[in-house]
Amino acid sequence: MTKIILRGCNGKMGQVITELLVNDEQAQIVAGIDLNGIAKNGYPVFKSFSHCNVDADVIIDFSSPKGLEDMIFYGQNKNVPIVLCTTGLSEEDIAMVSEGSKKVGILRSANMSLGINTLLKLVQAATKVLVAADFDIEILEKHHNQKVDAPSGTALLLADAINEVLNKEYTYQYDRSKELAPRGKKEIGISAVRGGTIVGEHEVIFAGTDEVIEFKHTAYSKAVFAKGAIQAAKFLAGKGPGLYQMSDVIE
Ligand SMILES: NC(=O)C1=CN([C@@H]2O[C@H](COP(=O)(O)OP(=O)(O)OC[C@H]3O[C@@H](n4cnc5c(N)ncnc54)[C@H](OP(=O)(O)O)[C@@H]3O)[C@@H](O)[C@H]2O)C=CC1
Ligand SMILES: O=C(O)C1=N[C@H](C(=O)O)C[C@H](O)C1
Repeated sequence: MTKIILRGCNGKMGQVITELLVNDEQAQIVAGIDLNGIAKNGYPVFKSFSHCNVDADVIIDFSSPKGLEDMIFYGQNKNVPIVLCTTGLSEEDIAMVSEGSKKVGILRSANMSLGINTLLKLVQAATKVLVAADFDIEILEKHHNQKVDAPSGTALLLADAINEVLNKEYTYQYDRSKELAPRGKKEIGISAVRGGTIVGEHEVIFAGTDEVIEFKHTAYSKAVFAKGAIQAAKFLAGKGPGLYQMSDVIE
C-alpha cells in the first residue's frame, strides 16, 4: 500500500484526489497538509510539514509555490519523494527543485493528464517539420476564473517542449498589445483566457502561408489530472534522488 501525504488536500484538486483514493486498493492518504488545517476526509490534516509526524512513502502537491522549500526540506529529511503538480513556480523555485532533487526524488509536471503528455510528443514532431517550412507558433490556453497563475504551467510546458526542438532559440511573447503587437520571427506567442468553470484547454497553432494546423487538448474534468498524479505517486514511491517527468511514468 503506497502511503501518501497530500499537500493542498482541501483544495479543488485535493478533493478530487481524496475521492479517487477512497476505493484504491494500492494507495491511501495518510495525512493532508493545508493552510486551514481542517480535517474533513478521515485523515489528519496539518497546517505545515513541521507539524506532520506520519510515516509516508510519497507526497503529492497541488497547492501553491509558497512553502515549497519546507516541503523539499521535509522530503529530503524523511526520504519521501515528491510529485510536484503545483504551477506558477518562479525561476528560483525551479532552481530549488532542481537542486533539491539531488537529495530526494522529485517528479515535476504542470500537467498530469495522458492527453497533454501525448500532445507534447506530437507538437515536437510537428515543430521539426513546420518551422523548417516557416510556420509561426502560437499557444492559447483557457481556464476557470479561480486560477491564480497565468499563463498556465501547461502552456509553458508546451512552449518549452517546442523550444527544445528549436535549440532554445525562440523567445516567449505573452502580450501582443501596443508596441508588442508585431510578430517577431523566432517567437512563440502565449495567450491566456480566464472564465467560468473551464477545466483546462490548450491549443498549439502552427500558422503558415495559406494553411494552419491546430492541436487542441480539452480536459472535461479534473479527474484526468488526479488519475495521472496518483499513477505518478505509485511510480515514485521508493525511488531515489533525481528529477523525474511524466514521460518516465507514461511511456
Ligand atoms: N499538474 C497538473 O496536472 C495540475 C496542476 N494544478 C495546479 O495545482 C495547484 C492547485 O490547484 P487547485 O486545487 O485548483 O487550487 P485550490 O486553490 O483549489 O487548492 C489549493 C489548496 O492548497 C492550499 N494551500 C495554499 N497554499 C498552501 C501552503 N503554503 N501550504 C499548504 N496548503 C496550501 C489552499 O488553501 P487556501 O484555500 O486556504 O488558500 C487550498 O486548499 C495550482 O497551482 C494549479 O495550477 C491544477 C490542476 C492540474
Ligand atoms: O489550475 C488549473 O486548474 C490547472 N492548472 C494546470 C496548469 O497551470 O497548466 C493544469 C491544468 O490545465 C489545470
